[in-house]
Amino acid sequence: MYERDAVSPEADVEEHQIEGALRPKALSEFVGQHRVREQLSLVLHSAQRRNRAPDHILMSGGPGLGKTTLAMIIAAELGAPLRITSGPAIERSGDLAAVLSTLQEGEVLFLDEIHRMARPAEEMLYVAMEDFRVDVIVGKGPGATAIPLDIAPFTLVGATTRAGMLPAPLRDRFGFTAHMDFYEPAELEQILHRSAGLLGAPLEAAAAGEIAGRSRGTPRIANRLLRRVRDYAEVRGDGRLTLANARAALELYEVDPLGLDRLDRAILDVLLNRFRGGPVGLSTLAVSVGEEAETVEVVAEPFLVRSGFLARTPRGRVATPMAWTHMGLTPPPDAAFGAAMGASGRNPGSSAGNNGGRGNGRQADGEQGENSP
Ligand SMILES: Nc1ncnc2c1ncn2[C@@H]1O[C@H](COP(=O)(O)OP(=O)(O)OP(=O)(O)O)[C@@H](O)[C@H]1O
Repeated sequence: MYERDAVSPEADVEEHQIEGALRPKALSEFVGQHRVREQLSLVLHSAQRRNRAPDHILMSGGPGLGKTTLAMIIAAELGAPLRITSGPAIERSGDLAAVLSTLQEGEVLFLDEIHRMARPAEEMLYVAMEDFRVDVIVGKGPGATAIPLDIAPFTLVGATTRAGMLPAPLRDRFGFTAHMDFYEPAELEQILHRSAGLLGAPLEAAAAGEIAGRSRGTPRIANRLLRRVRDYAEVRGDGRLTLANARAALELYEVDPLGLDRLDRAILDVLLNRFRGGPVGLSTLAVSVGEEAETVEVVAEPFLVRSGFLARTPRGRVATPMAWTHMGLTPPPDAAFGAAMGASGRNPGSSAGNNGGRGNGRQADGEQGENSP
C-alpha cells in the first residue's frame, strides 16, 4: 500500500490537528483560487442580502487543496454553525436522518467525500436538499410507511475528489460548484510565509521559493515541507529557515526537485521499463505498482498529467518524452508518446519555482478521461 511520503497530498489524523492552527479563517485570508473566491463571495453575499440560506455548494478538487478550509470559512462568513461529517460515516439512511433532523436553521453541513455515501442515504439527501424534508421509513416490507419530517433550511457543502462519480441527480441539486485547482508557486509562497509567521519561524524568500517548487501545487504539502525544514533548521542547522537549510532538509526527506514522490516514480518506472512507455490501462498500471487504482488515479496521476509526464489517451496511459528524460532513460524508437504537453499545461521544470502553474489537468478532467481497458 501507499505509505505517506513527505509529498503525499493526504493527511493523517495528527496532521489534521496540526493543520487546524494554520487554516485561514476568512475568505480574505484564503490565498489563491481567485475565481472560486469571487464566485463564492457573490453567492454568500446575495444570500445574506436576501436573508436566506445560500444554495448548496459542491467543491471538487484533489486532497489538500483547501476544501475543508473553505467549508469552515463559508460557515464563518455566514455567521452560521458548522456540522462536519463525511460520506464513509454515513452507512445507512438512518445515519443521515440523525444528522439532518438535528440541524439548526441556517446551519452549514459539510459532507466530505460525498461520493462515498451509501446509496439509500443519497436518495434521502435529494429530498432534504430540495424540500428540506426527510422521509423516515417506519416498518419493513409491504407495510412500511414513509413519515415526512420537516427539517430546518440548511446549506449543504459537499466536497469530493471525484466529481465524475457523483450521480447526476445529486450534482444537479447543488446551486454552485467550486472547482479547486492546483496552486501557482507564487501563491504557495504566500501561504508558506503566512504559515511560517504563525509558527513563529520567519522564512527567507529563497527558501519559500524552494519549498513551493516541490509542493506539487498543494498547500497541505507546502505546509508539511515547511515543518520539516523548520525541524531541520532547529536540530541540524542554525535555526534559520534559509535556502541552504531548506535544500538540505528536502534532500534528506527525498523530496524530488519537481515534487515527485515514490509512488510517482514507481508509476513512471513501470510505465517506461515494463510497458515501453505505454499505452497501458489504469488497472494494469495500478496492479503493477501494487496500489489501488483509485490511489493512482486520485493521488498520483493528476500531478503527473499536469506536470507533463503522463498523458491519458483513448488507449491508456502514455509516458511523455519528459518522463523518459526525467528518469534518465532513452525511449525506444517505437515508443508511443502522449500529447501531454498540449494536454496538461505547462512543464513544471520550465517555470519559476519548478512547479509550473495551474495546468488544465484538473481532477475532474482526469475522471472524464478514465478509459482504462
Ligand atoms: N488557500 C489556502 N490558503 C492558505 N492555506 C491553505 C489554503 N488551502 C489550504 N490551506 C492549508 O492547507 C491545509 C489543507 O487544507 P484542507 O484540509 O482544507 O484541504 P482539503 O482539500 O479539505 O483536503 P482533504 O480533501 O484531504 O480533506 C490546511 O492546513 C490549510 O490551512
